[in-house]
Amino acid sequence: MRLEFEDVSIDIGPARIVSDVSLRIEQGEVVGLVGPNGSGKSTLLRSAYRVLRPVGGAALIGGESVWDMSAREAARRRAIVTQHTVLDAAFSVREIVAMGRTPRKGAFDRDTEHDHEVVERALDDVHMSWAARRSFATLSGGEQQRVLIARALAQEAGLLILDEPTNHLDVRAQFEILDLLRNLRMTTLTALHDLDHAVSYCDRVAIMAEGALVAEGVPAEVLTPELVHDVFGVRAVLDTHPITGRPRIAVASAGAQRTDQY
Ligand SMILES: Nc1ncnc2c1ncn2[C@@H]1O[C@H](COP(=O)(O)OP(=O)(O)OP(=O)(O)O)[C@@H](O)[C@H]1O
Repeated sequence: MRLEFEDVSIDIGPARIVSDVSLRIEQGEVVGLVGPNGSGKSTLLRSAYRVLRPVGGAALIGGESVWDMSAREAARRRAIVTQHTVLDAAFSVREIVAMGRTPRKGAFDRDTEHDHEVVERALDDVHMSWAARRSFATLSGGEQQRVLIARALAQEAGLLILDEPTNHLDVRAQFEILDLLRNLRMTTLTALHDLDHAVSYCDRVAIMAEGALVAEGVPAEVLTPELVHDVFGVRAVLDTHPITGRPRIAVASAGAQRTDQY
């Protein structure tokens, strides 16, 4: 399921928060959305969630504007994992994942065998089957994040949109989430703060600054030291990761120099 932002502009109150952003995420691509705090990443994503209506342009999923389809149809086409998901602590992990089936069912439909299969498969995909009966509230932050991704997978939507999925996770949990996202091979747009995650896990990266898209392309080609300095105000060096052999980016403060003393 393809996602396109066509000349999207978004105002909040009197302020223009996103200006004329055009970006296309092709079927099966994993695209990272990066940019400094307040650059408009979440706001742009909200236009694809069908939460914020652009004042200009449109977010299209499968070639159709999300505002020209029902909320239910939008939920069939794209699944969302946001930063601040508030869930009733009383629900079990399996119940939370089963909520992902809602857009596919009528109000009074009972769960089918297929629903059960999809939920179990989603739990298995994120390696959380062992916790199916646990209360969601008792899980660690990383485990909760995996369950929220499982809920998104249970929607069987063709497109996954995530806002900072590695936030608050320890280093191992971060890699588990990123490996999972890569291995799903779904059309994926994810806001990321860690430039190294964008470089090593994304097919393409889109860089926002002050509400505008300033660059997009293959991460190791686009995230040049000059661009990273201009957009983020830090020094950057791209090289090869000594363990994975993939590109990596090392960053330091703008004034940083090599020194043997600290
Ligand atoms: N409801 C709102 N009312 C007023 N201003 C808002 C609102 N939502 C967002 N903004 C402003 O819009 C700008 C962009 O915010 P947004 O959350 O999209 O940035 P971001 O790139 O996702 O930032 P971060 O990396 O900090 O999550 C910020 O200056 C923010 O203060």
